[in-house]
Amino acid sequence: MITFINTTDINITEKTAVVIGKFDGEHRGHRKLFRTLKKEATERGLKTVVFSFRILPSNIVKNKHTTQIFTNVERRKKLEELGIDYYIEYPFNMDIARLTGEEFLKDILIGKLGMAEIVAGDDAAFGYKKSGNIELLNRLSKEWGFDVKIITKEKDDFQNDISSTLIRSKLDEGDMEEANKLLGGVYSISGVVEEGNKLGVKLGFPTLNIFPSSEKHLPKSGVYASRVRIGDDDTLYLGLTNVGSNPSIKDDKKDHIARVETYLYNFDATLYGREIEVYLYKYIRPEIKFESLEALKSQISKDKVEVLNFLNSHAN
Ligand SMILES: Cc1cc2nc3c(=O)[nH]c(=O)nc-3n(C[C@H](O)[C@H](O)[C@H](O)COP(=O)(O)O)c2cc1C
Ligand SMILES: Nc1ncnc2c1ncn2[C@@H]1O[C@H](COP(=O)(O)OP(=O)(O)OP(=O)(O)O)[C@@H](O)[C@H]1O
Repeated sequence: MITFINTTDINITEKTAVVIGKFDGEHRGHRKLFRTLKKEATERGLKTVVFSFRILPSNIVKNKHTTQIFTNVERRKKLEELGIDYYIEYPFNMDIARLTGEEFLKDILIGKLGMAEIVAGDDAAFGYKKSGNIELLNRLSKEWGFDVKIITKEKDDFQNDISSTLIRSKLDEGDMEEANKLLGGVYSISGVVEEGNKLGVKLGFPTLNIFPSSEKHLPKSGVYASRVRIGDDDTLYLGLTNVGSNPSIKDDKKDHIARVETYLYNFDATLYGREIEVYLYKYIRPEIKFESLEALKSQISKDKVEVLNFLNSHAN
């Protein structure tokens, strides 16, 4: 996969089939779109392009602070596995936001990406104030000579369109089963293992701490059944994960910073500096401010049994 990250300096000379969007979460709907993209490209001898933005456009246009289900780094890794030819993470600012749908098509998609076909969901909207839509695509396709392929959107069991927004709301509720169902995969958080307060060992529950970047959309704080990948290894270790800020412990250095810490069953090794990926399967309970370390320890012992039972009865 050839990538263009945060640059407008792009000149693809081959003819391409293109999809555009933020593709946050790479959910089942996005993957339906990618399958169509690859099929169309193969049939017509085109290269595939996923055109995305560096940040969520609505954060600039609507001044929002929406965080991402998967960070850009996490998303790139997932796209690598799908066999896309070109991946673009275009910069986004008000100048780009002001391009009309027509300008965006002409200057960027056709001008820079060599677009011969666009594949989109049936609600396609792009350019200033969503001036680009299916009607415009159909009109200009005849004039400018590109093809348009529109697909119906993938729905959930209640006939709602699957969307990044819907999945974020499931994460906020701690509904991992539904979030994972909509994703068509398991939500995960990756990061490098860092030192904590070293209190975990004293408690009898040594943990792997990661401190996700502020762009990451974390689920509801609390305790989760998890599995953990270490580096690129295929093995998944069983885990008990707390997402939150450890309100029972006073930590002057990293107070109030969201952290993800995981106790691994049957694993004993120091992993500081190693990259891990923590997959979350089920929310067990909220994070609690305990009055004593003994009370915290006793609760984690109960969590340990409950989570192990769950993991043993639920496959990956
Ligand atoms: C399964 C699990 C559940 C936890 N639940 C809570 C909790 O409810 N409230 C809390 O303040 N801390 C909770 N913690 C965080 C502990 O306070 C933390 O593991 C301990 O302070 C060790 O931190 P350290 O790795 O920085 O040494 C939990 C940790 C784990 C592994
Ligand atoms: N459920 C879906 N089924 C098929 N295609 C989809 C689905 N959701 C989005 N798409 C398509 O994927 C492309 C990128 O969509 P984008 O990531 O911007 O939307 P989204 O997942 O609906 O996110 P948001 O909740 O932010 O609107 C668009 O062409 C869109 O039509």
